[in-house]
Amino acid sequence: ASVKEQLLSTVTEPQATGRNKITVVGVGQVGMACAFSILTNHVSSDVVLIDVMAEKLKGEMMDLQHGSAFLKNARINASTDYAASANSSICIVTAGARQREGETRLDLVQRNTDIFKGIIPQLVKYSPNTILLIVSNPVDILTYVAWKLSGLPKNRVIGSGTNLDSARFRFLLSQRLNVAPTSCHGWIIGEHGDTSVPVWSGVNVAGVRLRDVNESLGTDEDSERWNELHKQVVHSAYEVIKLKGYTSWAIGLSVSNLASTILRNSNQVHAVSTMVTGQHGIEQEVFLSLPCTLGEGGIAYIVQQKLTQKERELLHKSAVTMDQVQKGLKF
Ligand SMILES: NC(=O)c1ccc[n+]([C@@H]2O[C@H](COP(=O)([O-])OP(=O)(O)OC[C@H]3O[C@@H](n4cnc5c(N)ncnc54)[C@H](O)[C@@H]3O)[C@@H](O)[C@H]2O)c1
Ligand SMILES: O=C1N[C@](c2ccsc2)(c2cccc(Nc3ccc(F)cc3)n2)CC(O)=C1Sc1ccccc1Cl
Repeated sequence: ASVKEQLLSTVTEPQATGRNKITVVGVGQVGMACAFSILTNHVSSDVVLIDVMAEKLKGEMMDLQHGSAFLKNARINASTDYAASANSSICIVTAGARQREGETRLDLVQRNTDIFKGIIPQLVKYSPNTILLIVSNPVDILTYVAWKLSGLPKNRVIGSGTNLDSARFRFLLSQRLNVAPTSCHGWIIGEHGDTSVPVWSGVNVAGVRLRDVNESLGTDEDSERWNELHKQVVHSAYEVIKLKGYTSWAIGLSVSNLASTILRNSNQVHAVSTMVTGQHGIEQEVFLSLPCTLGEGGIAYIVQQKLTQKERELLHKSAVTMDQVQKGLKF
């Protein structure tokens, strides 16, 4: 008998896959920040990395494995073969091409759509019950592309959307008020990035709405220029790119937080990109961020915020633009 057979009396063979397995596709700056945050926050004990760059993939896997003893014995694996992602509860997609000099957004979207054609069907083939969490940009359009390519129900295809935008907004608010970011509440919705929509009526600390304190808050008439906070959310994204060339830690932490809510089935509310057809009078088949409850079935509820006419108009403007881009895509 082998040493193992002499050492271990089998009651039942260990399960091949736990219930908290997460696959991360794309081991670039964002993908590795997601994986590292998930592991160090003990969100999952079973992480699989997938990429097309075989050597980088193996290097990142080995480097994380060497830390396993400090990661509550999490299992870390990697492969260019999607079979390794089988039975993942969540598949996080950060794969994508970077915008080339002078490339239009539509060119980039088509290139990333073509990349998704090789990723999404494979993920669903091996994990038909998975929840897709899309991070690649332009994230709202690529979440739509993932939904179309996957054939999954809309509750199981989620975009990180304005989750990072809202996190940056709450940080900036906390800096201005000298109150902890977890106690500064504010929701940025709509299209991720330059054209996101801050819902000023909801910005509050302990339920005290800043707009009740200063009714011009967020408008151009506001002498304290609180609307600068949202402009700074956009500006800081460009500033980080200028300073370090990419973003990673905040997006990694925010994605890890989303994964934790899903796996714990806690129904916490997060601003994430979801199918918004029918919400706030939107008719197009587009994905935009709204406050959603998340659990192990993905998105359960969408919080029905009271929006101003201006806020609705901004959402509708994004819906029209995205719908036009989506109509120009070749699937
Ligand atoms: N949603 C957000 O808030 C947010 C924030 C930051 C970055 N992003 C986006 O995340 C994406 C990744 O950013 P990054 O800085 O990590 O880029 P990166 O170039 O460092 O990494 C991209 C990775 O994708 C891999 N890849 C390319 N084609 C692939 C394929 N067919 N299959 C598997 N893997 C493939 C590449 O090999 C590379 O490792 C970008 O689209 C970026 O815009 C989104
Ligand atoms: O923090 C970022 N960094 C990125 C980035 C990361 C690596 S290279 C660029 C960024 C920063 C600035 C602009 C920008 N624009 C963009 C638009 C469409 C695309 F398909 C890809 C990128 N993207 C990617 C991205 O989405 C973010 S969040 C972000 C961006 C713009 C405005 C507000 C926010 Cl909260």
